[in-house]
Amino acid sequence: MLKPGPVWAAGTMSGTSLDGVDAALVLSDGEQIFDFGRSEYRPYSDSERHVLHAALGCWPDDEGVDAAAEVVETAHAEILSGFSEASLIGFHGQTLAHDPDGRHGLRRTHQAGDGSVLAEVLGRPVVWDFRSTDVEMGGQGAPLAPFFHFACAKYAGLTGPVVFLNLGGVGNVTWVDPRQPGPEVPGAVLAFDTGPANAPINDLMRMRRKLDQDEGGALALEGRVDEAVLQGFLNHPYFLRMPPKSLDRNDFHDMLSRVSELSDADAAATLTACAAASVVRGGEHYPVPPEAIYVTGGGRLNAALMVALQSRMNIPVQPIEDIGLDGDMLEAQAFAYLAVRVARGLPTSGPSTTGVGALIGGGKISRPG
Ligand SMILES: Nc1ncnc2c1ncn2[C@@H]1O[C@H](COP(=O)(O)OP(=O)(O)OP(=O)(O)O)[C@@H](O)[C@H]1O
Ligand SMILES: CC(=O)N[C@H]1[C@@H]2OC[C@@H](O2)[C@@H](O)[C@@H]1O[C@H](C)C(=O)O
Repeated sequence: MLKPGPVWAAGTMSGTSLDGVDAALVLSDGEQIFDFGRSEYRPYSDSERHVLHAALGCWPDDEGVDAAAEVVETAHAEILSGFSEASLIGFHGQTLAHDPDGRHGLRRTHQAGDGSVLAEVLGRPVVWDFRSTDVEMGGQGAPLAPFFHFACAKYAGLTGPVVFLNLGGVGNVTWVDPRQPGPEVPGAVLAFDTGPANAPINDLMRMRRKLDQDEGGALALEGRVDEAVLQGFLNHPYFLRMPPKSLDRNDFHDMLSRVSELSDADAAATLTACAAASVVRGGEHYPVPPEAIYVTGGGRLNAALMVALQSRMNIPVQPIEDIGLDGDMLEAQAFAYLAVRVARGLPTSGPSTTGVGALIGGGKISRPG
């Protein structure tokens, strides 16, 4: 068992954009955040990314999964070997497939990478497979960052309800009331995935311009939003579902065909408006209006997306740096914090975050032999 008091844990995230691995240190006792430490980013090479892309949608027994797991384990072993000050590792792995509602068969979620292999290589305990138990118990298995977002709101000294918005490949929000004593208390957090965020914009840029992303949102800023496409997108049944709810990267696979008739700039503007509008639609579910929205993830660097959000909302939409947090590393930090919670036997999700029936602690702990 973990010694009492705060410990330094290193968390990692390999997100749905498949760009690379983030790793970051957090000093925590699993409840409070005492400090944030250094962080690092290790990009995937083109060939590694190709292997991961090819394995998207795969389940553990499918062909191609072993190669993807090896890429994930190798990249994580490399980046984590530099974090010798961490006594505990929180290893998220790479989500390849996520079907918590069993729409394609079994209800399940799949993060590639074996934490027991990393525990051996690193010689330290590794907490991993954070999402499976939640799904097995009837939850969505995502988002899992909300309990960490609650601790962040306390760390930042916030005093009223706010929203943390992560704009990664997929968007997700956590509505947080930091006046509550802890994240497990009813009314402290409400979380769900909002819709596609950067993934369709990236896919468009790759297909039409051979670029990885719409840098700064420059192309979208040149274009005009096609209102008919936007309205059609908002008719998707996902937006009628009550939270908790979560998405697979491929759930909105038809986004590019929706904009196929538009110019590059209009298509970028329209996909950007779709991402922003889906976040706004999500606002219907907040128990109490938030005082501000703090944006984390790569999408906060897309000016077109930030402008589209602010123009649709009457509360401040600010990058999370404005409250002293690191928008590039928040997800990696989340899995460091959650690793400490798992090691201490504290819950990592509950009815208001993943929809699981009761508070549960997910995650396996693998120790070096
Ligand atoms: N300077 C920038 N201009 C425009 N977009 C950017 C910029 N920097 C990052 N992005 C967008 O953010 C994405 C990366 O975001 P992030 O790292 O938060 O995603 P992720 O963690 O992989 O995804 P998820 O949170 O869904 O798992 C990039 O793929 C790109 O679309
Ligand atoms: C299944 C899965 O990996 N989901 C990710 C993904 O990326 C963003 C969004 O979709 C969120 O639900 C989740 O990640 C964050 C870190 C979470 O669990 O809170």
